[in-house]
Amino acid sequence: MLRRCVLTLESSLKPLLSLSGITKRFGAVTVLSDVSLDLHSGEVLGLVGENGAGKSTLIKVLTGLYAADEGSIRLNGELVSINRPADAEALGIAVIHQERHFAPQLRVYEQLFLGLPQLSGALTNLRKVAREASLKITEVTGQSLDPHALVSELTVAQQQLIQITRAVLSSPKVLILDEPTAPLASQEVSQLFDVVRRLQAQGVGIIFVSHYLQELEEITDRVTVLRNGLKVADVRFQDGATIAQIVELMVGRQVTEFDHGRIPRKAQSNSAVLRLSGLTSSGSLTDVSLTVHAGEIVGVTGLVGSGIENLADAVVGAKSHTGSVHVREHEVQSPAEFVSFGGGIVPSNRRANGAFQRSTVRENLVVSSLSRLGRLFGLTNVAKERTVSRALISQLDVRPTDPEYVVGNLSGGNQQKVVLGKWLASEASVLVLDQPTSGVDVGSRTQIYEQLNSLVDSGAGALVVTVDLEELVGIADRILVLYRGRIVAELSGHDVTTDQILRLASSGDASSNERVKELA
Ligand SMILES: Nc1ncnc2c1ncn2[C@@H]1O[C@H](COP(=O)(O)OP(=O)(O)OP(=O)(O)O)[C@@H](O)[C@H]1O
Repeated sequence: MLRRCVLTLESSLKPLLSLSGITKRFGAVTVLSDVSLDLHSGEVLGLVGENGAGKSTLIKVLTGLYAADEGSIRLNGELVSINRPADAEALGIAVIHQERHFAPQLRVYEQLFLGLPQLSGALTNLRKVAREASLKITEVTGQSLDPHALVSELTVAQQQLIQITRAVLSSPKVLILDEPTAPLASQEVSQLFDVVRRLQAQGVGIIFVSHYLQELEEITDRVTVLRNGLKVADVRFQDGATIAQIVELMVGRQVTEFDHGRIPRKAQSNSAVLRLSGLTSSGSLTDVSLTVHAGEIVGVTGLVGSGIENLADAVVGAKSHTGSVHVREHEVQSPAEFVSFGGGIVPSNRRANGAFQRSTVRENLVVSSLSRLGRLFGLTNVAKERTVSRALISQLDVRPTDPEYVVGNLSGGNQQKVVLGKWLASEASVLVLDQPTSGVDVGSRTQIYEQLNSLVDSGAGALVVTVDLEELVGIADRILVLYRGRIVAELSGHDVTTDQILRLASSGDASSNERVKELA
């Protein structure tokens, strides 16, 4: 009630930030068209839209990475011009991007104060600086971090605390969080929300971009919906808006989230396409054994820190381990072998590992099936590649639909669809997917699940590693839970709940009917 009263009062005041008539074109393509929005001091504004709707572009305009072709920006009523990131910073507009830029060899205090006066000067007292870093992080986030820890050894959630503290050092008026919760497990999301509420109480205006609409219902005061570069609505959950309405506004049609359901499998078989035996990777995985059969989706989850971050890499041979991994009858030692024996990899960090950013959508889609498509001895069959690419673009609803579009210019969610499409085209016999729908919108998620289901129904197997419990319950035939590096539970059947998985992931305490049945 108090929150609503405060907001009503604020709404009657002058907005902190006003975007008016923002239009942005890339060549002939209009990506943002006449978009206007207001943000008030102490308000959390959700920004939603399908993949490619224009959210990141709008943020890049606001933070000086792109120049708008038309429109204006006002801060506290004053017209401002933001031509480069330094302009945005000087005006008090801070952003935390989806991709984190960390130097892994740095310690927490170095990362926090990098380039700032605290660290300059030959006589810098590093113990004092480290203490100051620790105090700052606690003051801003309410949480504590060892200032001497290496950034590379922190969880994503802890790295985010450094980013937020760093952003707050400049006393921002506006803080933009671009999909901050995508890599977080549920208890870390609650911690992040505590930080957001602290900043909100201090009067910071916050723009929160997310595909997770339940989370927006919890944290936002208002939600702005973009569709195809147009602002289509401004709604409030407090005024009765529902998630279903927002989804409909986003996609222009009705979508039931996870409406793929858990369909009965057509072709589950006893033939193993992937077998892990005693997989052990120092400090993260201990004696992990599991089998994926043709025609089934096996899901694995665990809290961040349970070893889940390293599982997919260890399986495909990208992380050193003992124990063995077999794709059908072949033992795998490296990602190249994994692929050559019929495996496909959808990595979690698609920008770094999944897609060739400078190549076209067509080139990315066909790269794993070149010989099948007749590209031999360097000779290409572009016409055939285009036909295959067009079919995949349509199946996965990749936008824009041009096969010759450069992948680096696609929105994040559309890049993810291309990475998945590449393996659909290759007719892989087993897929390992790490956080496959991170950053993917509701409608597209359904399409990805449908494609995965049809690949599996046609005889492939899939190992899906995810911290998204709804996703797991929705798509996996069997669910394995990691706790402190070990698989502690196996669940299957229609009555598995996300609460049950969370209990197992946080306690490791499985009842007799939840214990692992299969020992590979
Ligand atoms: N530099 C660029 N050159 C050409 N087109 C671009 C460029 N940057 C973005 N686009 C296009 O602009 C559109 C909007 O992309 P944007 O990244 O803003 O979407 P988004 O709403 O953030 O999507 P997502 O949820 O997938 O991150 C997309 O069609 C994208 O392909």
